[in-house]
Amino acid sequence: MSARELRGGPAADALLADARTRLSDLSATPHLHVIRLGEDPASVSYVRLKDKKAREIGLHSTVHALGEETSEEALLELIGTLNHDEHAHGILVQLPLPRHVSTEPVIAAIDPFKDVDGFHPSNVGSLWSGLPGLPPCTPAGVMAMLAHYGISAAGRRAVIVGRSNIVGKPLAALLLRADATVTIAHSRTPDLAQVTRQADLLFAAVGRAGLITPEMVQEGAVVVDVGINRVRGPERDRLVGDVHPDVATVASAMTPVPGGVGPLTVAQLLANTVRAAELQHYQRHAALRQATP
Ligand SMILES: Nc1nc(=O)c2c([nH]1)NC[C@@H]1CN(c3ccc(C(=O)N[C@@H](CCC(=O)O)C(=O)O)cc3)C=[N+]21
Repeated sequence: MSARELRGGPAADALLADARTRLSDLSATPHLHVIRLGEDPASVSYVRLKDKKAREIGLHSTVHALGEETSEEALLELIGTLNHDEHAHGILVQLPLPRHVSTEPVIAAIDPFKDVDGFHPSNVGSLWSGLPGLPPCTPAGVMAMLAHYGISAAGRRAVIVGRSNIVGKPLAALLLRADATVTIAHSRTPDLAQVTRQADLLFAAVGRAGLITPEMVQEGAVVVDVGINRVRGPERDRLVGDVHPDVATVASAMTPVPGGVGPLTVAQLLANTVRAAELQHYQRHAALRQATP
């Protein structure tokens, strides 16, 4: 058997088309602010991609490229300014941050209504409680991918390998909401292969090239590869996922890397920016109604 390839491009285009139609109902063009500290090549390239795609669908986009030495205090001050700027609808602080800046207080400082990454504790709580909020981009992008290709999670066994706050844990919340039976496995899980072989839907989000091999996968399973690993090629570095290419002989469907989940992460970020602008629009109207006797 050779797995059907679940390409991210068409699914991302569908997400973006929907976001675009919602733009016309807004009184102002949503404005995304991306903050980057330092010149880490991967961060520079991801931020450039987000900025380019945002402009392509007609959003305003500003990149704040700050020095590696920027203090946590200065970063918090910029976030405070953007929180109060009614023309700034989305705020994203590119991770990882330099070592002298702690991630948690920075994320907590972002107005939850502008937190287009969905990382603020208030959005994390909303996600697990099923309340409205902004979902994290990669897990929401994965769910959009499944929906686009007509793959339902309801009543199926989902196994996620990886327990990060940005992928594994929030993906579990979304799959649970979609009525899957969810298992999260990780580096301390004994006999990982025995666990992953139970999966109808298998998600790899660890960051170890080729970790998932064919004998770890049930015949006919759907395999979603969220890993992005840079490995040395003969000429230049190339991107590979957490799933070994031979898994395609066992799986019924599988996402490629690159060209799989990656494009959906960016599309979901822009969908979240439009959503954030909508939330702020309603929020302002509600405040006006309250202020009117
Ligand atoms: N605050 C924050 N939010 C993020 O969402 C965030 C972050 N920090 N830090 C880094 C990770 C990584 N990330 C990706 C975005 C796009 C692709 C993507 O489009 N990848 C393409 C390939 C791009 C290439 O060739 O480099 C693909 O997989 O086909 C991948 C990874 C967002 N991140």
